[in-house]
Amino acid sequence: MSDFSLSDLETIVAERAKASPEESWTAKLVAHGQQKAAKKLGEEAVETVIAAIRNDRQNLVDESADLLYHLMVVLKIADIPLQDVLDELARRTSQSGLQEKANRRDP
Ligand SMILES: N=c1c2ncn([C@@H]3O[C@H](COP(=O)(O)OP(=O)(O)OP(=O)(O)O)[C@@H](O)[C@H]3O)c2ncn1[C@@H]1O[C@H](COP(=O)(O)O)[C@@H](O)[C@H]1O
Repeated sequence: MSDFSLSDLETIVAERAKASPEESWTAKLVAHGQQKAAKKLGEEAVETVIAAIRNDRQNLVDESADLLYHLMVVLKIADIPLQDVLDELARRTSQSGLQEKANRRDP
């Protein structure tokens, strides 16, 4: 088992975003802009859903990796640090998901 973390992936994405689009998929996505990157994220999300429904364990691992990678690229383009997402998750640990849903004020 590796000790690779999402934080390591964030560092790699930030570094590769500066490379030439001819030599890096990350740089290519960043050069195309948020619309293309978000579209790829959506495709990977759908592929992850399909793998989950099919109960295809290996494919679910592979598609989840694609999904997390493309999420990191979308966050990079939006200039949102991973820590902001982790802070939001940490904030949510103070109550259960069901509690949060019940307390939600719909517009
Ligand atoms: N984790 C990933 C990662 N996961 C998926 N992908 C790429 O995401 C792309 C999307 O896969 P698809 O099959 O959907 O692509 P496609 O069909 O060719 O896409 P289209 O051109 O049709 O839109 C593929 O080119 C994958 O190689 C990734 N590319 C990069 N990384 C990480 O980023 C690092 C830097 O990569 P480069 O930026 O390419 O140097 C790598 O060392 C990895 O750590």
